[in-house]
Amino acid sequence: MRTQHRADPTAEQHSLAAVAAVDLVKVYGRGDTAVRALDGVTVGFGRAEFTAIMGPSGSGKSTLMHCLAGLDTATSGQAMLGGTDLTRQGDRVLTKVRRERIGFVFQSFNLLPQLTAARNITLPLDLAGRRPDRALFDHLVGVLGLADRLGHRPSELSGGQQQRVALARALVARPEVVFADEPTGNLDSRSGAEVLSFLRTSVRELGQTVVMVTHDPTAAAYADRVVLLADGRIAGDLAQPDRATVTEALQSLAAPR
Ligand SMILES: Nc1ncnc2c1ncn2[C@@H]1O[C@H](COP(=O)(O)OP(=O)(O)OP(=O)(O)O)[C@@H](O)[C@H]1O
Repeated sequence: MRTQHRADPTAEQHSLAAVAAVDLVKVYGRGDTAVRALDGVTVGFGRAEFTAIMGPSGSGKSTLMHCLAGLDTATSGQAMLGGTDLTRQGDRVLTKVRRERIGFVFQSFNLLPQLTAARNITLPLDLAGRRPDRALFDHLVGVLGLADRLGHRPSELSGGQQQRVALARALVARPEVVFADEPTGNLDSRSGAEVLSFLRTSVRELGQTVVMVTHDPTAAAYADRVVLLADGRIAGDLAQPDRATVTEALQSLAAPR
């Protein structure tokens, strides 16, 4: 069987990880209405590894990703990006970290409608006052089949093309990690497969670290690893996941305990 359960990563592995949560807790609200969205999550995501985060609705997937990306503040614990603990940084530093060290791909593409595809791709670099690496830009545009779409605005592009622009935008700054939140959620299966194949290739060929939240076992099977969440805790860790194993693991989490 190809699947194996991993032991909890050690502290040493965390310091080697591109991204890590250490005893991360996130409580929304207070008193009787408080929700413990993350209940002491410790997990590391290795460099040049493609990890899918899965789990039932409300299990804390988005909260974990948002805390690790500096989009939300944890209640306690550490959210490490390389050697930086994001829980100790103020808004100004977090904005810079998000712009310069993290690439984002969202379900809803999140492109700026008034900008061309080319300007959307280079926007984070423009904001950071950095010049795009021309060779990487050309490589990404070529691989993603966007060369003849660079002058188009998002409204003139299909959903799949818009998501490919978002992928180029996420990767062109050579971020330490790409966080993808349901990147295929708004796409047909063919466009979705193109997006996932591209992410897979970027891990293999560019050494990109990718962390993706998904509900879809087919999407998760493109990853090197699936981390399962349930009730705000780590509930499983699958290496080299295939669709059937992922489906089975999700069903066992959803079953009444
Ligand atoms: N801003 C918020 N205020 C209060 N509770 C919240 C907030 N955001 C999330 N929660 C709660 O935290 C828990 C985890 O939510 P989260 O969105 O991280 O789960 P998820 O696994 O991403 O769910 P889904 O698969 O449905 O997107 C849920 O119980 C949710 O209702």
